[in-house]
Formats: sequence, C-alpha cells, structure tokens
Amino acid sequence: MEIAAPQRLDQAVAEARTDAKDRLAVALDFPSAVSALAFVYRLEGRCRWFKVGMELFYAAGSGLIHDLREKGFEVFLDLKLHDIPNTVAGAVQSVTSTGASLLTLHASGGERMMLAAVEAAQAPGSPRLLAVTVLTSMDGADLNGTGVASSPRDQAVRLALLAQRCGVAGMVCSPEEVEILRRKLDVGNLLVVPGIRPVGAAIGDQRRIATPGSAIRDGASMLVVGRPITQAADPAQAAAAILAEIEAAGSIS
Ligand SMILES: O=c1ccn([C@@H]2O[C@H](COP(=O)(O)O)[C@@H](O)[C@H]2O)c(=O)[nH]1
Repeated sequence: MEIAAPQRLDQAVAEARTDAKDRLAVALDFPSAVSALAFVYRLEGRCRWFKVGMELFYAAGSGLIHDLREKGFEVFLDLKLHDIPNTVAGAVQSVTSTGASLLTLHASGGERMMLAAVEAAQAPGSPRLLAVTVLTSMDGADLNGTGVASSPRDQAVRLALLAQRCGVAGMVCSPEEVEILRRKLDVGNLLVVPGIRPVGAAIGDQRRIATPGSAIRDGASMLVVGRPITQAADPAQAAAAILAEIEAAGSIS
C-alpha cells in the first residue's frame, strides 16, 4: 500500500494558537456522563479540551461527545485503537460523526493498521490521528516483559518514526521522550504528553513523568492531565495553576 501524505495539524493548533488553554487536555476519567459533566461544570470554564477515554466512552457513548461539543469544548477521544487494519479503519469511520477532534490508536498495531486508519481519516470531519508510542505507565522492565528488548525511549522513537511514515498527525509519548522526538521527527508533528505531575502530586500508576513546565519546555504540544486536576480539592484552582505553568514555560512547540 502506498504511504499516505502526512496529516498535518492545523497551523492553528500547532503554531498560531499560543493560548495555554489549547495545550491542556483534561482527562475525564469518570464512570458516567453525569459525573463527567458535573466535573466540567466545576472547572468554571477554565479548560477548553477534554479527553474522553475508554471508561467514559464505554459508559456514555458518543452522546457525551455531542454534549461537550454543544457546550463549545474540543474533544480528544482516547480509544487507543489496536486491531486488524479493516477493523481499525471501520472504527475511525464510526468516530467521524461524533465531532471528536483527536483520536488515538496504538502505533504498535503496525504500519498496515496505521495506514488503514490514515486512509479512513481522509473523510471530511474526521478526527486527527495520534499514535500512542509506549504507555507512560510502563517502565523498562514492563516493556521488556512484553518481549520488546529496547528501552522505552528507543521503542518510542522507533514507533513515532513509523507513525510519521504512515502519515499520522501526531504522537502520544511520555515527558521523557518529548525532547528526542522533537529532534528526530519532522516539524509539525503534534506531541501529546500524559504522565504529567505537578510538584507534590501523587504519581499513582504512572512511571515516566515530569512537571507541566518541564514537558512544555522539552517541546510538548499538548499536555494530558487527569487525576492531578480531577482529584484535587479545588479542580478549578489546580487547572489554573497548570495553565499558568504552561504559560510560563513559554513558546509553542
Ligand atoms: O501513554 C499514555 C496514554 C494515555 N494516557 C491517558 O492519559 C490520562 C492520564 O491520567 P492521569 O490521571 O493524569 O495519570 C489517562 O486518561 C490515561 O488513559 C496515559 O496516561 N498514558
């Protein structure tokens, strides 16, 4: 199959929109639409992007995405697709009508799977695709336990380069790989970075982490933050502090 032309992020996202609000996606890891929307309300309009992952999407379906879009928010659908090419292409088509702006798939699904997804995402209204490299919850031993002998860093670079060749618009990586991916990848790739922990925040199940400021300085386009905001005593204040740290960390990547 022919290698697709690279999907490129809107310059609006990659360059012109220097607003810190476009560099933070809050992970709505909640069990229902009611609890997720109640939480969004508690943020008092401070955040623009919300990430809907498997927990919430399986519970609430695409209606929740429509609700968020109607309220003027941008939706990042984090389904981490990983299946045979035909099935993944079908899933991308199904997501197109939801209004989600971003959609994840696992780069480890391989070249043919990513090419099929990219081809499916050519339809008008499709989300931009992001390839997950190595999950931020995995350390070297976890990765080696899956049969991959490389370090998380080497494997993330390998998978990101493969995703770029397939024409995927951006990559999800840990803060530990942002800097090297910025150097190795073409200009214009979106680097979306979870594993973000402000100073003093509980690490939980994450393993490859950094503060918001550090990840932005290393070249992250957008940070994904869940529990440091959703579990905070004052989520609006926690989000405001992270936005201020993003702003202070400087220029857009
Ligand atoms: O490698 C990855 C890919 C996705 N995620 C998702 O990001 C958030 C992080 O939540 P926290 O509560 O800030 O840890 C979560 O929804 C994950 O599914 C990731 O963490 N790492």
